[in-house]
Amino acid sequence: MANLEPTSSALKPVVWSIAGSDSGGGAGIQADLATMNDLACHACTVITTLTAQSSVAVNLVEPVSDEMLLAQLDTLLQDLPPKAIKIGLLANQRQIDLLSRWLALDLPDHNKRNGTEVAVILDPVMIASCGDRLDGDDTRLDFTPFKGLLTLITPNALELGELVGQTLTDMSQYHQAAKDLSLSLDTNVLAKGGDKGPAWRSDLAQDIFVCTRAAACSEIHQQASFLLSSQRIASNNNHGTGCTLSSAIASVMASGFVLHDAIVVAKAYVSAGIKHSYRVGDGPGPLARTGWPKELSAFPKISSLDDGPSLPRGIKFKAIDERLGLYPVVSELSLLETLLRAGAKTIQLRIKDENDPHLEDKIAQAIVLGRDYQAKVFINDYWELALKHNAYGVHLGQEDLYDADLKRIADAQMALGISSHSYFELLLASQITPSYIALGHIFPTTTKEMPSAPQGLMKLQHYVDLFKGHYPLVAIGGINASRIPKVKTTGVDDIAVVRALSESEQPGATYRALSSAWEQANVVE
Ligand SMILES: Cc1ncc(COP(=O)(O)OP(=O)(O)O)c(N)n1
Ligand SMILES: Cc1ncsc1CCOP(=O)(O)O
Ligand SMILES: [Mg+2]
Repeated sequence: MANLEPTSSALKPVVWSIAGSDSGGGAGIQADLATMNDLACHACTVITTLTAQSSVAVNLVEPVSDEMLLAQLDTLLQDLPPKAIKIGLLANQRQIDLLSRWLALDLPDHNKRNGTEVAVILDPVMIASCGDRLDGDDTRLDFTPFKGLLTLITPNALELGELVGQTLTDMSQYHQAAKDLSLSLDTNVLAKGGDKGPAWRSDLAQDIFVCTRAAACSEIHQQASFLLSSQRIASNNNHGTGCTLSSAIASVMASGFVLHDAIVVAKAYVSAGIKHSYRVGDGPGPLARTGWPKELSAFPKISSLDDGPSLPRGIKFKAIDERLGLYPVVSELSLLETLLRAGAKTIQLRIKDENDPHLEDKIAQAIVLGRDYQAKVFINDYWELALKHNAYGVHLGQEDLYDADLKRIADAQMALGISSHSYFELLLASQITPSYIALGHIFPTTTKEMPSAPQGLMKLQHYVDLFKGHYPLVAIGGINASRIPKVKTTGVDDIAVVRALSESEQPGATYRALSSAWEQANVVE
């Protein structure tokens, strides 16, 4: 065989759709292929079932043979192993048993040999949008063989009711059922509310996300339930909505994003798809394919469904009316003063030793120095001391937000910067309307142990595309002189650095050099 050079398309993440064919082209395998390709993945298909289907009826459902199902799985695994798998229609119990056994034995064996991990998203399809059943009429399918094998299951209200054997009439029952399902299948659950129509909220399409465990994600956003609310779009064109959502989640995870991000991006993708949907037959039409979502208004609002403190909305923090510039984050007062003397106009005091006997003194002095040099001094973590000494601003991490009195900070006219490590955290941060949002860590760092993986420039670019102009955006983590040009091309407003200055023998001179490199680098390379 010819030794082919890799092409750029060879770098596309491979995503599989294990699902049924919809001859009408709006749902199933056809919707999945369109979605995965639209989201810059390479789609492979494992067809479980043929359906003779249009936008108004399902006239015949014919499962493929066991041999054909397994042959497709094994053939693909040899040459086109997946980064993520979406599972849709399984026509009978036999298919569930075969596939779950394959997921339990063959896939892990492959993953172990190749050092890979595969996200598996199950959309438990039971009924087509025209109302006809797809999974056989007699006995209900038992999905328990998938216990422990899934990353996420995405039932709609009707499917969730069937899976837990209850009729679900209100949100609290719905949440409880999602938690029960999560426990019984040992997986994360996205319980979709769109098919409830306006019964719950006429203006919103609301889903419940029960997270039990997610890789590379901060602890506070695990073992938690969230309500994800999007504007309900008045349209009957909902054919293939669930297929599109689950295949979008698989595609976004295959592209390296954490589960929480895949869910919010996929939800925005579906909203845009419904907004631009079209009609072809007499029944509900299919969704449009509108590419990677870049409109902030398409993304859901996130709120917590757990007891305990929640994040306030609608308070406004001081708006920063000029660029932050190169933003040093320092732990020593002497370095802070050196950098102010070198011209830093924004700087942060970040002392991680809370038992430092001179903590309050240092904070007070940093704030006075800021005033002397007419610079914006942010205090990391210690919001009460920052308030007491009237600092320009406070920087808080996502977990810090729940302990801080954000209203007092806003009332004191102080600026607030918030850390973020994902789309999900960016959305949470933006709901608080802070003065700036930090995006990190972009490159590997030794300054701090991080639960998340380095974001890299591709993700930074996506975040900037979505949030630029809404908030000042600051990239942080592993940024040094050699990385400045690439970071600048993303269009991020400014950068924050720790070691690039703290490890320099001449931090004042290094500050000036880095600052002018940042100002002079081109946004477009
Ligand atoms: C500008 C900037 N970005 C991010 C951080 C990190 O803040 P946080 O997540 O609270 O972590 P700690 O710094 O407290 O360890 C920051 N300090 N500054
Ligand atoms: C505090 C913090 N938050 C995200 S990355 C980071 C440390 C960045 O340090 P460095 O610039 O030395 O990589
Ligand atoms: Mg902090």
